[in-house]
Amino acid sequence: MTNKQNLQKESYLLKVDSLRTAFTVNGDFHDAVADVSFTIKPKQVLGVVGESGCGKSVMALSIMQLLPKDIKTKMHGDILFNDADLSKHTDKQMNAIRGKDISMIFQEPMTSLNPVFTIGSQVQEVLLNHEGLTKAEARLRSIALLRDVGISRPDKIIYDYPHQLSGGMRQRVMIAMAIACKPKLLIADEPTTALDVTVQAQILELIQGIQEENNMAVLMITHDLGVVAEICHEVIVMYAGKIVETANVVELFRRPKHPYTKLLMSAIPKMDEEQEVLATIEGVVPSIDQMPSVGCRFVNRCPQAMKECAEITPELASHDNDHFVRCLLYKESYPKGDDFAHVSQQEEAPTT
Ligand SMILES: Nc1ncnc2c1ncn2[C@@H]1O[C@H](COP(=O)(O)OP(=O)(O)OP(=O)(O)O)[C@@H](O)[C@H]1O
Repeated sequence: MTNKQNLQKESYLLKVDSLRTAFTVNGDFHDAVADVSFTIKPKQVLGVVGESGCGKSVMALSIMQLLPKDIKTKMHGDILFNDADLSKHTDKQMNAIRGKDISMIFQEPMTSLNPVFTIGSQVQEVLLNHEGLTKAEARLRSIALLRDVGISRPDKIIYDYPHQLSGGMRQRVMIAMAIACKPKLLIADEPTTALDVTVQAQILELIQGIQEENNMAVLMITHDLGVVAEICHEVIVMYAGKIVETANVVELFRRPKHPYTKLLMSAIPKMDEEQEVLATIEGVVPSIDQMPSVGCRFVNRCPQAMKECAEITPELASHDNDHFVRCLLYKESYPKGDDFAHVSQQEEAPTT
């Protein structure tokens, strides 16, 4: 391998380039993910944030090559993991990678756990499939793994079935299975959403601890910017299948640019304010067959929308070092976003 190839390989672990994933609705293909590009470096925690229906899960399933088989799908773009293009891999090649080099955990652990097998046999199966251990070794390792993820009495729990455990414990088991082979990348799709608040915090802390200990990269999918602030290094904000803003976490929180990001931030509950009702963003994400074909996809909900926003499709453009935003407020030919205060003052959405 040449020096240049070596350098390129070291600079990212996963490189998603121009990913487009479409599903058929009433016989026609419609994009659920449109032209998404990003990289994850080794050990990096990349947050993907956006409301329900923005394409976060479809993007993750595209990376894992786990798109539903019962519906016609189309996928374009490159998904380079360690320089191999996953989009060109066969099922057999992907089976060797999933659970070993890339693992995924879901919001609902029962989607991964099989109700008819014991916890022990399911954790052991991952180790038997990928690590070539004997059954006795796999049993011991699975007990150690369950202990590592904070399950007490793991030597007893291995004989339990998933339904006998609480939601938080099932999530811990799923994390144990996901990290069993020390993957380089963990994709976590809303791993705490279904849990109550105290358990959410524990599971986040667990993922963060494992990430640091194992030097693992994490793609953290969430609709919760609080989660992003807690554990992510870089952030992608998605809206209606597209990346609308991306920056490192400090920059994004200090200087959010896209009106959608600003509204998401205004919906974060503040510790020092009594909020009886959580702020929500008015309106809904358009369904994939209702996306406007030109213009900004956020136009109908945007408090700063201009006439041009329905006519010109904005590009994802760079502003201030590695801060990218897809919004005409920041287009060269328009006044810079920060100079647009007169528009934002007149039309800014309520922030509570
Ligand atoms: N199997 C499918 N067939 C048709 N459309 C689909 C399918 N799966 C997802 N979609 C559509 O793709 C879009 C993106 O969905 P996706 O699940 O990726 O959103 P999300 O941001 O992950 O939301 P959530 O947080 O609710 O999972 C949505 O409009 C959704 O309805």
